[in-house]
Formats: sequence, structure tokens, C-alpha cells
Amino acid sequence: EPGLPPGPPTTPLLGNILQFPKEYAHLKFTQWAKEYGGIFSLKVGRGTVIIISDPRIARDLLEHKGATTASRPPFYIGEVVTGGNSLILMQNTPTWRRVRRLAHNLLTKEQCAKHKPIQAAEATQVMYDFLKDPEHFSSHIGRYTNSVITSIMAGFRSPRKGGADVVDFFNFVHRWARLATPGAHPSIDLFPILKYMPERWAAWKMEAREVRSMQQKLYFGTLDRCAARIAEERQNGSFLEDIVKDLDKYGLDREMAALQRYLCGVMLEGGTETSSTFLLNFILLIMNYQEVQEKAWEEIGRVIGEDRSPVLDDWERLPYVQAIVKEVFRLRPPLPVAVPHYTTADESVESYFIPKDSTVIVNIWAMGHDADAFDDPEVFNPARFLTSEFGTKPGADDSGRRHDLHFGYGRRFCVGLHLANDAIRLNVMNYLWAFTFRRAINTKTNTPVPADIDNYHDGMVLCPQPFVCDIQPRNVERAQIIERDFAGARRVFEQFEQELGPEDAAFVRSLPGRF
Ligand code: HEM
Repeated sequence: EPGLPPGPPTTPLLGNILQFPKEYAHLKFTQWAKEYGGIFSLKVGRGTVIIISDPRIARDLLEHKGATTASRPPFYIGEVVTGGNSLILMQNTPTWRRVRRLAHNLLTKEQCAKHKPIQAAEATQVMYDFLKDPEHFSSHIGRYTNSVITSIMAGFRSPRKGGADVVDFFNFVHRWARLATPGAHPSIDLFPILKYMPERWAAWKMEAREVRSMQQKLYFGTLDRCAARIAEERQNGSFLEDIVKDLDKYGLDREMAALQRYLCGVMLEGGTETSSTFLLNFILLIMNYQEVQEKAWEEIGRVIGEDRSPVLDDWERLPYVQAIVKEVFRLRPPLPVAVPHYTTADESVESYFIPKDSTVIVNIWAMGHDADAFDDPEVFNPARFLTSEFGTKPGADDSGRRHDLHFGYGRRFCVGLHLANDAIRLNVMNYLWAFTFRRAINTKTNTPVPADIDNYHDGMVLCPQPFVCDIQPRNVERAQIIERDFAGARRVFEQFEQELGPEDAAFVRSLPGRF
């Protein structure tokens, strides 16, 4: 089409469909960007896909022209699974705007501040779990990111890593992610006629129905638990309780009722794997860069000392630890190609024509790995953020950069930013204060077990493949503080443990601090 951004050559009818990457899309997109520039286009069937890797162009199109670039591409299987009730997938409709406003108001900085006690108590449990069972660090992090969100949103927590709520959630998410992976099934969005294919030839239909019923079973239960708590007057201040109580305030109708039943689930889907992936990448990187750990210990020792564990208010006084978090985001953005946007009118940017109904993908990965902007972009070097605001080299054009561009753009910007930041900051400070992260030693060969920083699962979320790490408390005094804090946290936990199943309840009874 005339005026479209340049792009790789197309085949008649199919466009670039045969070249479209099925896995690790961010890498192929980054390679194409080197050839075609910070904005390029692909044709997929009759559809147009615009890929942006220049922060300034992304800002101009998705922020400055946000009114017409804030939709999502049609996604038929997603519709079947969620019944159109997922905030993340909804197109730019009045319903999306309503539920988005609601979700946004729930998770403001001020609202998140109210939940500091449970956020801190859950983070303390992660330290306790690392102390008692360091081998399963990855499962402890998964439990934590799930439990923080269910506690804050719906008022119930998961006290142990094998608990039913956590296991069911991860089983569901993994099946859902497999079903949603491009290429896992014939593209109904490109060839709508496939919708009518009989089920015996279309395994995805049955799978979509099963995933839908798993999702409903998981999510509908959350609101029901809140309703029961209110009926029995044992509220604990979670977000969904307010919704149940204030039905009138939100102008509840049948549509809104359905959306709210999904709200806690949508937050879990948006917030669990993204946050846990960040923390796993953090551990993997600092394990491979011991000198970074040592510098952080020095700063934390100076600011926090031996007598207490970190609190969120310490964050502002830890510039090197802040730089570490920025560097982990740069090198390993949890969502390397974010979530696609979709245009609802003809637009233009950089004198290119962007037709209505284009899919717009932001390549966050490329923005952090651009050799024109960063010295040695593949090296984990937090100190780069101490010499320049965005870690870029002298003379680089920073005009479109923001510290939080890993959380997306414009009207679709992540609603969980503050919750994610609190979780990440607290955990990163805690881990560095409490532990050493080293390569595990293979006892047979007596050599360190390598952990490759470039070995990733395929999928939307850039999660490292399982790796081993030797996690030890930095000294006996800090281990004792963790034990003491964990026993103290019981008081906070108890309000969120009103509906535990028998196994979780027995587990909780066996913990210290329960009198
Ligand atoms: C490190 C953690 C996180 C990262 C990197 C992250 C990143 C993102 C990104 C890139 C988007 C898409 C933005 C766009 O389309 O331009 C997004 C959307 C979203 N995120 Fe997050 N997120 C994180 C944590 C969370 C948490 C903790 C929650 C909830 C508690 C959450 C809830 C959501 C929701 C509901 C959306 C969809 C918004 C919409 O479509 O209108 N996220 N996130």
C-alpha cells in the first residue's frame, strides 16, 4: 500500500505470513528493524502489522494519538475462552473503558499503599521459604506473586507452594497460554470460515471450551468468597469486597457483574507471571555477575544495616539497587513485545500512513538492546544508569524514553504498575539484604553448574528455563531476623486465611508464630 512503512518483501495473498516468526518474535523483529528501521510493516494475509522499535515513534503514535491506537486486534479464541470479559483482550469499546477505569482506580499508588502490610508480610514469607527450602526458589516466587494478588484483590492467600489455588491457577495459565500461542491452531482471525469447522476436525474447539470452564471455576469462586465474607461480617478490606458492597456506586448491571467476576482473574493473568519472571531474571543475572551483588551488599549494608530487614521506604536511598532493577528491565523485559495494539482510524506517523485496523506491536526488547543507544547492550551493567538518566551513551536521542516503557503505552498502559513496583522493589531489597546467590556446585565434579542467561521459554512472557542456584543466608543474624519477622507476620496473614482448605490449614497450624 502506498505510504506504508517499509518492510520485508511479500508473497501474493499470503504477504509475510510464511516469514512471520512463530517463536522468539522479538529477536526476528529486532533483526528486521536493523534492515528496515525503527518502524516497519508486515502483511499478514490482508492485515497490516506495524512494528515499532524506536521509543520516539512509539510515543508519537501510541501516546499522542492514543484515542485511535488503543484497541486490541480481534482474537477469536480469546473471545471463546473469556466470553469477551477480559480487560486485557477487549477492543476499545465503552465496556473496556468502564472496566479499565474501575481497575485503574483499584490499583492507584494510594490504594496500593493501603495494602503495604500484606505486601510486606508476603515478601517476608519468600525470605523464610528461601531460608528453609532454597532449592525450590522458583516455586516460592510463583506462590508469592499469585498470593499477593489474591490477597489484595479478593482477600484470600495461599500459604504454601503446593496449595490448590496456586496449582490450579498455574495449570490453567499454562494451558491457556498454549492455546493462545500463534501457530498452535489454524488462524481463525485470518480465515474466519474456520469458525464453522466441525469439532471432530478442530481440536482447538474442545480445548477452548475446557480452558473456559477451568477459568470460570477459578475466577467465579473469588467473588463468591468475598460475598460470603461480607454476609458473615468477617471482611478484610480486599478490593472485591468493596465492589460487592458498592454495587450501586459502580452502576452495576448484568454486563458489569460478569466483568467483575473476571476482575481478580484478569489481574492474576496480567500480574503473576510478569512479576515472577522479573524476579527469576533478577536472580539469574546477579548470580552470573557476582561483582554487582557485592556492590549492592555494600550499599544495603550502609543504608539498612544488620538490625532489621528492608522496608519500602528504604528504596529512595538505594541508587545502586534502583539501577539494578532498571538494568534487569532493560536486558530482560518480562513482555518483550508487550501486548499488541490495534488502530480504529487511519493515522500517520513520521509521514508514513498507518491504515485503520492495523495491528501495532512495540518491540520493547529492541529498545533496550539498541547498540546505537547503549554501550555493550548485551552486558548486565547497572552502573550505566548512574552516569545517564536512561543508561544510554553520550549523544543518544533519549527524547521518547521513559523508565516504565516495559509496562506499555498510552491508554493500554499496565494498570498494575504500582503493585508490580512495590513487589519488585521489596523483593529485590530483601533478597540482596538477606542472601548470597551463587552458582550451585555439582557435587560429583566439584565444579559450578552453569546457568545460561540466554536460555528462555518461548511465549509472550520471557521466562528463563528452570535453573539451579545456591541461595544461602548472608549471616546468622539476618537469618534470625527473617525467622522473627515471619513469626510476626502471622498476625497479618490470619485475616487472609479465613477460608483455607484442610491441608493448608494444617500446614499453617504447624508454622512458628501461631499461638
Ligand atoms: C513486572 C510486572 C509487569 C509488567 C512488565 C507488565 C507489563 C504490561 C504490559 C507491557 C502491558 C500491555 C500494555 C500495552 O498494551 O501497551 C500490560 C497490561 C496490563 N497489565 Fe501489566 N505488567 C506487570 C504487572 C502487572 C500486575 C501486577 C497487574 C495486576 C495486578 C497487571 C495488570 C495488567 C492489566 C489488567 C493489563 C491490561 C490493560 C489493558 O489492556 O487495558 N500487570 N502490563
